[in-house]
Amino acid sequence: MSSKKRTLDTFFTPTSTKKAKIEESQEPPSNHPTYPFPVPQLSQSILNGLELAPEVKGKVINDQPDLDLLYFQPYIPKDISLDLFRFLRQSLFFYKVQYTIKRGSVETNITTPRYTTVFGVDESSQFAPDGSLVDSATKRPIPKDRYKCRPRPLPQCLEALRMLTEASTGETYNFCLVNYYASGNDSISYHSDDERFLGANPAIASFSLGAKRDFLMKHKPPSKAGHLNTGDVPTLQAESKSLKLPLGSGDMILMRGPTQSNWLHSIPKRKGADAEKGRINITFRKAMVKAGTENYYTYNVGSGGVSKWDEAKGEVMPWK
Ligand SMILES: O=C(O)CCC(=O)C(=O)O
Ligand SMILES: [Fe+2]
Repeated sequence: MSSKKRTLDTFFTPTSTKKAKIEESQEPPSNHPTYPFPVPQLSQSILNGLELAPEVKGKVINDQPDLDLLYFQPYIPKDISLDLFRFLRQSLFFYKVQYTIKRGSVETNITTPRYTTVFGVDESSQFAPDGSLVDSATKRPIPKDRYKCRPRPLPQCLEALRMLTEASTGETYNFCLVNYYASGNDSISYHSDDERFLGANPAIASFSLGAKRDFLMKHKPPSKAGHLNTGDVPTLQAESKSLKLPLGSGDMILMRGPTQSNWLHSIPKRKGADAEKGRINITFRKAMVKAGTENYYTYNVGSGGVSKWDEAKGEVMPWK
């Protein structure tokens, strides 16, 4: 320990780690007519760091009924994952999506309790090298009214991660959804990603960057029909224990096989240690049909304004 007296100054002068500038790439940013602003490319140091990924072999978790997970703890080396977290928070455009749900005759307004953004298009279309959308089968430009939304290609920074993920999971993905949890107050409630447009037994790769958050999983309640058939036999739900995975920065969890059709997952609100810090979640998925594209843009971009990280304020703010 140095005997040098700690003055008030040393407390208030930002340390180099705290305000370290995010290294910039020399390469031109990714841009597209559907982007509100261009997205910088990953710096060479992050790209170099990603070459070390996956840091460990994934651990299979399939010791419960209908569960098949591959858990990389971590996938991205911790220090690189924090650089990537700061880079993405600073570089991407985010949305606070509002929508209404109807239960019977009652309409409820919902504000998504986190920021979201999405890139990609389903298997029926693809982006040509010039950024335009073409039909996957004919390679001809798609009719202008094929989609109600305006699909966006993945920027280079997410494309690099998608390619790594494909190589280490043996699956292919055409969508990238991003969640930004600004604090422990942001959350996602219990759900499963078993939409029809993903096809049967979808593989979903899910990355955590930044603050540590618990990922909870529980088996879906057995269907009524199943209940009648099994009589007094204990239900699956009773047999399966719920899971709590403490996702740290750089971790990746692949959910596959029967997982989505039988299990629910959530990120509950949290208090304490990491509750003031932000977290980014990135999921890679594969949507088979047009309905998937429209659903993902409706619920992750919506029709409201764009928001962007404001470094001076230290929060995501409406962008104009
Ligand atoms: O943030 C997470 O880890 C989970 C996100 C999630 O389940 C989803 O976007 O469907
Ligand atoms: Fe999910």
